[in-house]
Amino acid sequence: MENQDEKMTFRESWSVFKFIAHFLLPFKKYFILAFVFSVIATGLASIMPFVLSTFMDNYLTPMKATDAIIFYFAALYFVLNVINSLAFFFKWNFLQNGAIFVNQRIRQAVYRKIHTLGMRYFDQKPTGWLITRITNDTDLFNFWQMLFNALNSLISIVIAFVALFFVDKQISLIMLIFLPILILAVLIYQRISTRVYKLMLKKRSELNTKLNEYISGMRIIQQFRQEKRLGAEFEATNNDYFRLRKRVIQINGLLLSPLVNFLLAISIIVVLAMYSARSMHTIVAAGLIYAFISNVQIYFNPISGLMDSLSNFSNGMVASSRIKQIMEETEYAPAQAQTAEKIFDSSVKKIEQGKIEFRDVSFSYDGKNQVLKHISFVVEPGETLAFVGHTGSGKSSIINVFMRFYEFYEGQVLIDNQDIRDFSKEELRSKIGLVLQDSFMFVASVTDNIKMMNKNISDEAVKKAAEFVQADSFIKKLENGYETKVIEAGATFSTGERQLINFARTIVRNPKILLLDEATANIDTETEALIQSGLVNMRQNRTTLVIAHRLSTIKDANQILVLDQGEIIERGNHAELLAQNGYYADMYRIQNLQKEI
Ligand SMILES: Nc1ncnc2c1ncn2[C@@H]1O[C@H](COP(=O)(O)OP(=O)(O)OP(=O)(O)O)[C@@H](O)[C@H]1O
Repeated sequence: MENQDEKMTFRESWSVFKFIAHFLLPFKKYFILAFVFSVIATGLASIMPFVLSTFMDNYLTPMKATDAIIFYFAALYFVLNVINSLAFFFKWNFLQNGAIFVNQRIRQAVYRKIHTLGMRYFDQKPTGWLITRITNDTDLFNFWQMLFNALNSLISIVIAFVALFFVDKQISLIMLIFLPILILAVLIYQRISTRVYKLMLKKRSELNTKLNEYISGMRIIQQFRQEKRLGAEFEATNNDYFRLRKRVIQINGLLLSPLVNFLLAISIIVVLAMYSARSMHTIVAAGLIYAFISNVQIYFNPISGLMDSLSNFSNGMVASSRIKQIMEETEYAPAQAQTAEKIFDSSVKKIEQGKIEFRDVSFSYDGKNQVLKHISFVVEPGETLAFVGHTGSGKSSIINVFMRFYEFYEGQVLIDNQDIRDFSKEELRSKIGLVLQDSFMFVASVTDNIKMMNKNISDEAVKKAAEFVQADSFIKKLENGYETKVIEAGATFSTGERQLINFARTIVRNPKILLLDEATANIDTETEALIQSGLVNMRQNRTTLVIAHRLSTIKDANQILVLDQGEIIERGNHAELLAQNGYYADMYRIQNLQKEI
């Protein structure tokens, strides 16, 4: 959305152009071939009227057309037509292929780039905005066609003018007068249409952002009966979009063809008037007038194409500059040591024990508000540490920092006494299992959701993992067992079932460290019991950090840290904290009271 209404400076345009060239150049072969075929097609279109005019003036009018001559001209016209059609086909084919290759490449590049960006970037950008960039903007990035059309139009004008000049120098020079008028029309059109078009693109992006929000937040919308209000909001944006589209259509309808056709009609009148004036003194061949007027049409026709490509050109520049912005974004995911090529390389750090240490870690999401303040703790291999505290006290932020979703700038995070940044991303992801409150499921079978498309994991291992976390009993009861298809984000599974599948997904990778965000949602007692025993199994021999919402589930934790506004205010095991009779003891009493009620 940014920059959309601003005018690009020449320097900006030039740098955007260089950025585009980087994507176009690998496919220049298509461009050149399309151009060659286009010149052939236009050249032939320009010559064909002369074949007819020669026939008309030299044979038809003087009544010299024999069967052989008719056949010869018919055959010649036919062959030229076939070649012209073939050239047109090849031009179109090379052009379209080149365009889709370029689009595919840029879309891939943007998608890859997005994966390198950190959570801070995604916190700021609405999903719909990003989707618009990857889908619509990469389509608008059709510079290929714009450039081609512009060049092609210019060549057509030149070829047609040469043909006119060849027929009649004097009248062709008069035709030149129309050129500045046409250029002026092009410029006026471009000015008006670009402004409206940009507004239309902005509305489309807004529409996508809103749609994305509505669909992902449908549950809340229905729960709070927001359908009417949001419906009206969506309608208003949609209506704005509709009005702007209509205006674009009106401007194109009014200015594109009618203006060019109007000038074409005037020029034909001028041509006919001049030939009429000449016919007073000398004989004017009708065929020649036909050939001349045909070429006048070829001379004018590309102008509307040129107008179109020029307006698309500036829209393409805006879209490209937004894509360029994404490609140049530096809000990267936190850096990790690179994965070494060789597994036996001794410099590649491995997580062996699973000891975790935070040394005086402070952290902020936005560089202003400190969300974690001087956090220090050590978790020995195989031990469990639980975080408790108010909502917003910083529990999830510790997990975010440890998972390297966000970069921290103060203190040290260590695994097995090594700085966390010294491990490769792959090592961290494979040795740390993260189980969030509500796990996302993909459109695939239950087995594939547990494997997460990792082909190295066997079906046998999937089953074992599911049995281990107590997920097996409910999966077996599904219509197609492990092969049951999961639809849209696992909407047909209960929260508890999704969590059990998530446990299996985590455990099948046999992580050394577990990060658990305990579910707060109400789960039926039977599933709850399954989840609790699944959790006990998972925690065996694994270092575990758990965000606890129900204190009853962490009584056996080796350490419990109580957080308040990003600070550790109490620490100890369950018995020690109760003995301290502080915040934790209060929380425990309240929760017990609630249970009794
Ligand atoms: N992505 C983010 N960008 C900016 N601020 C954030 C972000 N995520 C969380 N915060 C802020 O950081 C603070 C700590 O949030 P955090 O999610 O760590 O709390 P929590 O203890 O896990 O809460 P809960 O129990 O509700 O999950 C809160 O004030 C929250 O508003």
